[in-house]
Amino acid sequence: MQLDAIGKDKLHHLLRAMPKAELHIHIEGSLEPELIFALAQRNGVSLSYPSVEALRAAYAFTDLQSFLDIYYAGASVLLKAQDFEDMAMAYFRRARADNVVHAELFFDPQTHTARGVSFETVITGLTHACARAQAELGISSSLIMCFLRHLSEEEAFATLEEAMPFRSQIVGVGLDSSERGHPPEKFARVFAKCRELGLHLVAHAGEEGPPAYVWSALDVLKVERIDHGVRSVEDPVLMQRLARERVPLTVCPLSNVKLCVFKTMSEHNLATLLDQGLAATVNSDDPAYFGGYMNDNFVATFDALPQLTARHAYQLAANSFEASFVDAAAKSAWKAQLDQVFAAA
Ligand code: HPA
Ligand SMILES: [Zn+2]
Repeated sequence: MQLDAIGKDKLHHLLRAMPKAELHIHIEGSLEPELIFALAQRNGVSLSYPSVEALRAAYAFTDLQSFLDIYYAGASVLLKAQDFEDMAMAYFRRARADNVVHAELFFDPQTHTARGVSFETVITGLTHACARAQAELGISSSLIMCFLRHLSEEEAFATLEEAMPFRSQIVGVGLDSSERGHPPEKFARVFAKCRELGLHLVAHAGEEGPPAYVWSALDVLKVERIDHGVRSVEDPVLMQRLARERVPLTVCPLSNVKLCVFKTMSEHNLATLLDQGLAATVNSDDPAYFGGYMNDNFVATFDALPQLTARHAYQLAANSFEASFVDAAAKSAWKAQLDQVFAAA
């Protein structure tokens, strides 16, 4: 099959229909304004926005921090296990519609424990949703606990301690929140401890922060995947290493444009990353805030970057399975499904 010659309509069909894994989704970032208002009412939480429309109108971000301020405020309506379950089920239904067959969900326990919501409440709700996603929607999933990098390493250690009774419910740990001024090496010891515990390791790096943060995420934290990593293109030696070692990058195109990492989608470097041999994937990051779920990200990126063809679409889906934290049998089953969809095109 000549994948580079496939026309636009068929390409759109393939982008939507192909099975894919989502590896970079903050579950708190899937909280749609309508659900924020419904949960606020259910829980008697008062919001500083008068309506769904007013809240949505505030989603005009200038950088990562301007987004995080609103994102943490939105999460304040989550109080009970049922709230976390409802939030995650709403995400899984959207993911199913986009032919996501596997999702690895980030969650931010410190955003909730700081408000007096217990770790157990958070993990109970999310774990229930993951079980229901498999039973009701056929989506497999796992949970990655993120440490907030604007807080101290000591606080990260305390969070890890709280997580220990639920170790079996967590596949790995990540690092998110305000990147600039909070380099990966700030968390060297807590990541070393997580590594000893057999947890998978990932970290946000090179979203707003410099390539040096990608180097230290790899060499100091010893992460297996880089979340975002788009600023790696500024460092050719780093690019060679990422390509040689096939380090997965979980790229989030709509997020990058909304947070002004790129001025427009046509300036996005996804095609460069792929063409230089990096194991890039496409993900939604915080879909309720950035204007779209998985397929919206794929379609917006391919529409803006004409050099991306069906060959890249196939590569992105294959990369998402290869980069996931599942066993080889699951990876090859999804890869076979992917091959089927492309063979039928
Ligand atoms: O894109 C992000 N970057 C850093 N922290 C985050 N927390 C939610 N989304 C993000
Ligand atoms: Zn993110």
